[in-house]
Amino acid sequence: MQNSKKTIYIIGAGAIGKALAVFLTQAGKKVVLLRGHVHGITAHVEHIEVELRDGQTAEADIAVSSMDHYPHLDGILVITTKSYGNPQIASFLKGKTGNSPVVLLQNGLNVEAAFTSNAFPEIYRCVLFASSQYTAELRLRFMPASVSPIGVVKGSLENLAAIIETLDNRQLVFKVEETIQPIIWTKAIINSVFNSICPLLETDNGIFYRNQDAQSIARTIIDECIGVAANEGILLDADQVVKQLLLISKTSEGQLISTYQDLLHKRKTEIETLNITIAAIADQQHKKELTRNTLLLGKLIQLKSAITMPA
Ligand SMILES: NC(=O)C1=CN([C@@H]2O[C@H](COP(=O)(O)OP(=O)(O)OC[C@H]3O[C@@H](n4cnc5c(N)ncnc54)[C@H](OP(=O)(O)O)[C@@H]3O)[C@@H](O)[C@H]2O)C=CC1
Ligand SMILES: CC(C)(CO)C(=O)C(=O)O
Repeated sequence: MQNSKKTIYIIGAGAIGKALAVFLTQAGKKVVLLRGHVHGITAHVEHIEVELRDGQTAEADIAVSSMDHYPHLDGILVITTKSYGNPQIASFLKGKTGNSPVVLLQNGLNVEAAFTSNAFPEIYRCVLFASSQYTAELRLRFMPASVSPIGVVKGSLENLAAIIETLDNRQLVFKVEETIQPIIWTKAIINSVFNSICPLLETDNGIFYRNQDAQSIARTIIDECIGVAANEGILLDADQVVKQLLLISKTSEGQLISTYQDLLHKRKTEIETLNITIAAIADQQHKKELTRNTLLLGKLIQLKSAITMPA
């Protein structure tokens, strides 16, 4: 089947999954939105609206269902769930997806592990440079910062180019990235800053762009984390990482980082794949002292989460 005719199964009906479903439907693609952690729902249509930066609204009717309705999924699988759901999703989908490629649109380090260890034939990793937030149950506000690169975890650049053509839309723009690991690390470091500091200060993403003191704490975390990345053979420039952080801060001013949204809604956060994982990697490198502040911020988020979550 030609890639452009393939069904795109978006798994995870959250802020990113719903916005992408609208953009792809508007671009004329065949889209099914599948719930990430809910099974047995009645297939139905939802009218979803997305507020865009220019004051326009993108909207579409989206077919919503759950994975258990599909004994076989043949198409492109785009995973937009929270990454801690990956082990359950990978084991549920194992053996049901044939040669369908899996594209992960998630934050964090090593989030693809559940799919690689379950031998999915093609796995691609997207680093999202966009922000999406609910403003009502079926309404979102979407703000792109820049193009979102996708790289190969397992597969080929040729197949990736065809996948990106299928995912082509005007709002959430993707590009092929030959060397994705430095970008995955850069974004994980940026998220380790945003996803800890913003919820602790109970403020929006614009804080680093607005406030010099917040920016200087961000720099401390970035310096720590790029030391860990360097020990893994990933060489990053701290000034460049700060520049990207400030661009995201400016372009998503007013938006709340996903971890802050999770805490407000008493949901589990993804901090384990950010500060906590980077600190664990430093520990494996016998360089625990490198991530003292990064780990402390991660632990404060874990504590805030434990205090706010219902027992
Ligand atoms: N929102 C944003 O601005 C950005 C988000 N990201 C990343 O994109 C990914 C999706 O984020 P976002 O859409 O904001 O998240 P949301 O919390 O809005 O939605 C995530 C979806 O994950 C699913 N989910 C939650 N818990 C589990 C679980 N235990 N098992 C399986 N699935 C689960 C749910 O799917 P369902 O309801 O269908 O069951 C939920 O709707 C995350 O990795 C996030 O870090 C990256 C950049 C920006
Ligand atoms: C930093 C940001 C806004 C960039 O996409 C993000 O990753 C998030 O909201 O989770």
